[in-house]
Amino acid sequence: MSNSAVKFKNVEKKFAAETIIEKLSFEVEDGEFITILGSSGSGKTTTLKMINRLVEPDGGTIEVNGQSIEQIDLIELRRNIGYVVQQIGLFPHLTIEKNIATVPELLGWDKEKILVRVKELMELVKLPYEQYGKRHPKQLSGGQQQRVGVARALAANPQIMLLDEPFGAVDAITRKELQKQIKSIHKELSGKTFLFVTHDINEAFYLGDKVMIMNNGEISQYDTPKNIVTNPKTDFVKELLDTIYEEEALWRELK
Ligand SMILES: Nc1ncnc2c1ncn2[C@@H]1O[C@H](COP(=O)(O)OP(=O)(O)OP(=O)(O)O)[C@@H](O)[C@H]1O
Repeated sequence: MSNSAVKFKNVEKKFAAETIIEKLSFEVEDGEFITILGSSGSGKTTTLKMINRLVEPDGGTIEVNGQSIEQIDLIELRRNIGYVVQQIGLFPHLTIEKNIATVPELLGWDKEKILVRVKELMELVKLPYEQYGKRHPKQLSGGQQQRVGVARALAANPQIMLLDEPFGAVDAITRKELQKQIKSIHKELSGKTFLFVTHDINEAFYLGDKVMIMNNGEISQYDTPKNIVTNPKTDFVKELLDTIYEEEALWRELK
C-alpha cells in the first residue's frame, strides 16, 4: 500500500488557451508538512485547489491516500481535506463556537460531541472556549480570526490540511506567533498532512519538512530546507536564496 497522502502524476492545467501547469508530478508523504513557495502567478493556489477539486485538472492524475480523486465522492473528499485561506471567511453573524461547529453540525453529530470537539479545538489554537466561544468574529483580532479558521478546518478531523497563505494579512510579530502555533499544532496532531502555500521564504523554510519551490507552473526544486540551501538546483532557487542573503547582510550592517 502506498503511504503517500497526495500524489500528482503529469498534471496539467489550462485556463482558456493558456497552459498554467504542465506535467506537474510530486508526492507528499503521510504526516509531512510541505510548504509551497514561488513567485506570484506560478501556480501555487491552482495546485492546492486541484487537490480538493475546486479546480479540475485538464490532464494527468491526482491521488489522495492512494486513490484517484475522481473516484472519491466529492463530499467525502472535502470532508477529509481541511481548507484555510487568507480571507478566512468566518460567518460574521455566528459566534466563534458556531463557526467551528459548522461542519460537525452538517454531519449531524450530537450536541454533546460537538461541544467537546469545539472546546478541544479552541484549546488547541489557544483561544479558550470560556473566553472566546460566545464572541462574534468582529470581536477578535485578525490573527485570532485566522486561528478560528484553522480550528474550523480541523473540526471534522480531516487527514489533510490545505492552507493558502493563511497568515498573509497579519503583522510580522503575530505572523511569527501563528507560525509557531501551526508548527506545534501539526506536531500535536501527529500523522496529519499539511500543504501550506506562502510567498514568504522565511515562513516556507521555517515550517516545511520539505519546501516545494514553483516557478512558471513547474517545480524548480522540492526538497528539505537543508538540502535546498546546501545544494540549490536551479538559477531560480539561487536567486530566491540570494534575496535572503542580501537581507541578512543589510541587517548585519545596521546592527
Ligand atoms: N480562474 C482562473 N481563470 C483564468 N486564469 C486563472 C484562474 N485562476 C488562476 N489563473 C491564472 O493562473 C496562473 C496561476 O495562478 P495561481 O493563483 O495558481 O498562482 P499563485 O502562484 O498562487 O499566485 P499568487 O502567489 O499571486 O497567489 C496565473 O497566471 C493566474 O492569472
